[in-house]
Amino acid sequence: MTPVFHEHVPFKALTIAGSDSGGGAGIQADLKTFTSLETFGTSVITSVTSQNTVAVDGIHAIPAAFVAQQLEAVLSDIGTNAIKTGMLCNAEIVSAVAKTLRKFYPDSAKNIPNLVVDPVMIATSGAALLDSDAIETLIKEFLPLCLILTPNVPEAEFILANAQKTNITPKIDSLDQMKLAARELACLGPSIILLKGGHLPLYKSSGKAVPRELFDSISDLSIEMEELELVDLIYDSRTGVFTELRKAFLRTSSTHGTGCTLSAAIAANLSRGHEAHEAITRATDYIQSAIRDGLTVGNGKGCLNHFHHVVPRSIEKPTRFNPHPLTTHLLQACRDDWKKYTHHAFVQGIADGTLPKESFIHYMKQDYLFLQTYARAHGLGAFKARTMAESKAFADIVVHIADESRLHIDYCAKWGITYEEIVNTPESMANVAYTRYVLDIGMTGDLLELGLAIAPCLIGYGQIGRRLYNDPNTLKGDANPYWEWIKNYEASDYQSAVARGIANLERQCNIQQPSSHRLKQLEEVFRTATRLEVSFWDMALHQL
Ligand SMILES: Cc1ncc(COP(=O)(O)O)c(N)n1
Repeated sequence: MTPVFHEHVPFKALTIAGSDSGGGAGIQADLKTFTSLETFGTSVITSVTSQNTVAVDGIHAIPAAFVAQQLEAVLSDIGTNAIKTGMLCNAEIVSAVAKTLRKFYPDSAKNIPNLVVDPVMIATSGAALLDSDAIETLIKEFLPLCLILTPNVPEAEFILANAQKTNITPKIDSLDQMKLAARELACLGPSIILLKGGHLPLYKSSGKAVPRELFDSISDLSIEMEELELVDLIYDSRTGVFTELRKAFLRTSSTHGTGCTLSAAIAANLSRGHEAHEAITRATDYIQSAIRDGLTVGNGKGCLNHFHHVVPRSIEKPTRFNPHPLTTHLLQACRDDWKKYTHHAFVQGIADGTLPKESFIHYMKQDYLFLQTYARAHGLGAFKARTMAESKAFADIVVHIADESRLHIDYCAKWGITYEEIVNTPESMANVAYTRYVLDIGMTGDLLELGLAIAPCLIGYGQIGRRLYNDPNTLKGDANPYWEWIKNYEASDYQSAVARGIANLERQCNIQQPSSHRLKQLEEVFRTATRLEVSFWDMALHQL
């Protein structure tokens, strides 16, 4: 479509919402979204909040009559192609907006065309944005008008609890319950329900929800990136059809303003002429990128990057929710190659004990040779370090690798491989490629690049060890000839080496604050080393 600003009559979208002085949510997020999606935005302000990324510390409601006056002013002159509502603040405002909308759309027997309602109730930071006695008015007077209702899981639970006039909150803890809830919500009037799944991350393998008490540990890298997803559920009551929009669950704290932005994006897409499903699908894609490229602007929750296609992303500072922003970013950016590496057929053969013994022996010999260069790469790190403490940390790892390689020899002996046999084994080409790549990056790059060339090996083995150790499908104990190998990488000394390695990368990144261009280069190093891990498994499996 032609961008709006080149046309005489632009696509128009109206937001009826509260002002967020912090700029991340409310009217401010809506207008950024409208502009970003090439729509001319108008606004009716229901309330002014004093707010930043940490908290809402004051709410000043606009008199309902003046809210209605703003709405009259916009609709009587400019008009609009779509409307979204956000924070409606209190029952009087809800009624006044409903009444005024009805006046301008007298013919709409049911839904007002292209009206998207985000039932804003509680800010992420915890403040109530809708008076408790307003929910009834919202349900009775407002929901019947709306084309698309966009609650998140807690909002859906709250609306249903109030609609049923019971004090028992129906808990939505699974995709099936989301479907039931969406159907019940549609009975309150909206034609389409978009029930957002951001509060209900699901394990990809089983489809089960992550228990709420585990939410705080979601940023643990041992819960792999690919394992969690969220489902935004569309229920269209006109056809009775459910549509599941699946997305990777992003571990980030940059979620302030997500609901506002999503409903604004849907309205913008509707105003541009997209039908409802297309408008929603495009909006969820837009949100995913805006969250992924989120911005740290204050000390609380990060904000979305509404202009992610214009303003490039930067790596966030570590937060409690995401202590490893660089590592998280890399695993996400390289997720396809990462999966090929950590879920390789060789790894599967280790897990169920079916890996041919010859493949394992070939691997063990090559891995010993690999460790020699791995130690040298850390020696190079000691050389490149700028402080004594850092040099020592690298040198300590060299000693650790040397000790580990002795264990390697003992372990090989159990498989009938002698030391002479190991050191006389020619390096496979996959091994040469991998180790020389690491050394080349180490020689030409800085400490962060060297760290990233080393990282896939360190982090990947840690993830594989933990996953196989805990997976009920892994063949465990004496029944599995490779059980000792699994235990070795699950053991606390290896896992704490992984944690130290990650902390080191994050520290370097925090010092450097890479630009987006530099970040792309760093990603490439991590991705290449990950791909070289894949060829290492290929080499081992097929004894190349
Ligand atoms: C004016 C206004 N409207 C909506 C929200 C909800 O956004 P969030 O849940 O991200 O805090 C907010 N905080 N402020």
